[in-house]
Amino acid sequence: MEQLSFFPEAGQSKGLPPELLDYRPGIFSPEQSKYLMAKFITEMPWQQKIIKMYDKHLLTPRLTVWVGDQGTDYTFSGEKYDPLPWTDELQTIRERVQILSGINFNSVLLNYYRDGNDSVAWHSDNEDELGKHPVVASVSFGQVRSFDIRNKKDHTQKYSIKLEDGSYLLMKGDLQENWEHRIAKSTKPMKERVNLTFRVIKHK
Ligand SMILES: O=C(O)CCC(=O)C(=O)O
Ligand SMILES: [Fe+2]
Repeated sequence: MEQLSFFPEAGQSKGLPPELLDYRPGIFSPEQSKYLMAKFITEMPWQQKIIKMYDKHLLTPRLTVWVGDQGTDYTFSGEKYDPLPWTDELQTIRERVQILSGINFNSVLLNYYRDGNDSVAWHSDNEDELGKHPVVASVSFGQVRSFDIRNKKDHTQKYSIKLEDGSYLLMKGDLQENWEHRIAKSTKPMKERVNLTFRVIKHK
């Protein structure tokens, strides 16, 4: 892969709280992004998980895969995920994200949004396995989607970032404690998007 290239001036970071978010578009070129997204879509064993919401069992409105080092099993909405091994591509992206963030991530959740009907509802990544003040690095490929953030106590405090093809977003500080985020459904036609959220699972 070619050298890292950053275009911070092209970003939408203006106005975003720098203690919570670090957005960098173009960490992968359009060609690299296209190749990586197609490879993930065709080769990963995507699953549609069932989540418990109140008394109901619902299918997650997107497909997911959990990848990580040994021992990084993860319980999410009452469901246990066992990690699959790293692929060469995921390992390469992990290394790049580690250089940018200075953090050694041991796992990654892959999300596949097939169209505008796929989404992730308001949530925080605050599972016990992530410890206090988790740092999560998110890499996006394909369709640009809006990533919304709102303060848990004051919903008028909110931001929206368009996560571009080949971009990187670091979520840090108290973002997972005091804020929630989502990818809303869209009524506009949307193409495929793959997002990777790198995490540090604390070993028990
Ligand atoms: O798709 C995204 O950009 C966000 C995904 C997300 O919030 C998550 O995996 O926890
Ligand atoms: Fe999240």
